Amino acid sequence: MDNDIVLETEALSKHWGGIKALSDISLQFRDRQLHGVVGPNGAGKSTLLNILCGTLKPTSGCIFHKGQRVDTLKPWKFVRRGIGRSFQKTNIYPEVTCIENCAISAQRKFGGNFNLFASRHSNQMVRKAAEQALAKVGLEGRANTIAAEISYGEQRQLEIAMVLATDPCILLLDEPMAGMGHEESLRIIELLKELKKKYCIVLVEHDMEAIFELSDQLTVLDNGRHLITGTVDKVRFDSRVKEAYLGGEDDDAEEDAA
Ligand SMILES: Nc1ncnc2c1ncn2[C@@H]1O[C@H](COP(=O)(O)OP(=O)(O)OP(=O)(O)O)[C@@H](O)[C@H]1O
Repeated sequence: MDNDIVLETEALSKHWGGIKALSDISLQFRDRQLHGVVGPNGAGKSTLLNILCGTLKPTSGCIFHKGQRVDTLKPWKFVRRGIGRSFQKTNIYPEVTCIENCAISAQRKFGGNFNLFASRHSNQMVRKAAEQALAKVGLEGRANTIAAEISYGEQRQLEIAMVLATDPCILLLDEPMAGMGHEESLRIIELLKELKKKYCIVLVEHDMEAIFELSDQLTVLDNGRHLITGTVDKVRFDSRVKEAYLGGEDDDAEEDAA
């Protein structure tokens, strides 16, 4: 077995009635690699992430984490196994501080009683994980700032910190650069370059410049189907990929120009 493979899907499908959000998707995600997932709107990218983190059950097919089948497990067991996920829309708790946001996340991994705020400061593990997560994304200076008061870009960084606070080995990131300005995107790109040295990252992102720069492997989905997986150079010049994105417009334009 290839020991670098930490997460694997086998013939994964998700159907809602007649809608085939995913059909027969078999992918392998490797440790310390960033695996980009792209595709036109409705291609099935978010559905894939939702299944990989256990919040959505596949209609058929399997997921293996480090060789063990996990798709039948409850979502919280995915978190316990180190499979962490961020969301397309900012998912922070705006009314509490940044460190408290991370502590709430860490609690999901390290457990504890349900009286979260009373137990927070006495829970060394949670506190340490929260501090370390904030430091990893460069927000340690914002620990005691209310989350609603930091910039939008910082809120997206905080969201990544909240995933890191669960002590993951796999990061599933859904459009972490959505809605960001150029400078803010660059900050996230640099952050992800650092993080991929330590984690397996599955990144869904519409910012193609970012995805090309970051991806070790790149998968293109189209209409729920797997189109291609390979290096950025292999994928970006593939004619099927151009077709999926441009629907043949490129060829027409070339013909018009001729
Ligand atoms: N809960 C649901 N019930 C029914 N259909 C759904 C549901 N969630 C997603 N779909 C459909 O499944 C397909 C894939 O959706 P998904 O959100 O995974 O695509 P996506 O690639 O993430 O799109 P986008 O880039 O626009 O976010 C779409 O046709 C969508 O309408």
